[in-house]
Amino acid sequence: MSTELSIKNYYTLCMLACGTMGSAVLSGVLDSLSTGATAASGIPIPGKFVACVKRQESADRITTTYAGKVEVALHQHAQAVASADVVILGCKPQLCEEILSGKGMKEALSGKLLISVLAGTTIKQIQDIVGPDTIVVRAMPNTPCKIRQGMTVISFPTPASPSSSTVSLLPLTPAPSLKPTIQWIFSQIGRAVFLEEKHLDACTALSGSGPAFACVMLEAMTDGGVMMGLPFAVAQELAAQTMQGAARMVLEGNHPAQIRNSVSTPGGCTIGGLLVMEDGKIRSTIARSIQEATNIASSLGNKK
Ligand SMILES: NC(=O)C1=CN([C@@H]2O[C@H](COP(=O)(O)OP(=O)(O)OC[C@H]3O[C@@H](n4cnc5c(N)ncnc54)[C@H](OP(=O)(O)O)[C@@H]3O)[C@@H](O)[C@H]2O)C=CC1
Ligand SMILES: O=C(O)[C@@H]1CCC=N1
Repeated sequence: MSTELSIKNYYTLCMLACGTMGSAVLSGVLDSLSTGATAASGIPIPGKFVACVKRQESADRITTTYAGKVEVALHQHAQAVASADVVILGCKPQLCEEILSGKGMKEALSGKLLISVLAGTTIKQIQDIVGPDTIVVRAMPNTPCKIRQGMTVISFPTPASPSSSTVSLLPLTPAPSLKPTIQWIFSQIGRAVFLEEKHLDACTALSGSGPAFACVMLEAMTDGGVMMGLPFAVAQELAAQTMQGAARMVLEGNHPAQIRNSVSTPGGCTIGGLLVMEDGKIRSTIARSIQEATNIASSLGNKK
């Protein structure tokens, strides 16, 4: 087997388990293609899509949602994987082993690129199931990928140092040319960064779970507005747009402390509200939530 895996243009992308996260990635990529996204300087892009699910109702949902642009496989998932060039694994971590060791799956995955979005499941755990002939990469996207406002962190396997006795068992190492191919997928649906795998549990908590944490803050701000007499829909719009605006200012290079200061008039209402937040230990509560979620994420790959 060559150590260079080359992906052809208009390749087939298979979503092996296509639930919330798989559909978010699929929707974002399809939307980007329908709005004219093309490959830059020879980076291959997907041209055909297959989605594997378990239940008929999920198959029907995918057929209806994507209006025939996605082929659905309810059974014979190995066959669907065999027809693909790149596979995104999107099942719950506890189903990983069952799905990847299904009949014919190892052979179907041989010589393919497998991108796992599973929380807490290491490249090594997956590589041990699929064997050395599959290139395994991890990605941690989040649900805003669905509207192409996602955040994805991608980790490549660390190259193993070959020793003469084990060289034939070493997994395929991703060729540098695969990076742009993977980056293309996730940068179509938001921001994408590469980080070492040791950081992925923290990223799972911060950006993977993050939309849930952000929505608690958003709901709480909305509640406050409603309490003070604003109609719910108005309060929610104000909260969401304000969070988006502040976040965009940070992404454009402003420091959050500077934004906070510039809003806080001496003796004004903002500093009054901020002190109540500090009394409620909001910072340590949120930071500790990320800590707890990271710890839980790190154990998800070991659950059966
Ligand atoms: N949800 C999120 O925000 C994020 C999730 N993740 C990770 O993504 C992964 C999936 O999570 P999520 O999308 O929320 O989960 P879902 O439950 O929404 O999706 C799981 C999918 O797996 C399918 N499935 C179940 N059994 C099989 C099988 N035997 N063969 C093929 N497909 C099967 C289900 O099919 P069916 O629909 O027919 O039941 C379903 O479509 C998890 O590992 C999670 O850690 C990562 C980042 C964020
Ligand atoms: O809660 C979970 O386990 C998954 C991983 C990141 C977001 N949702």
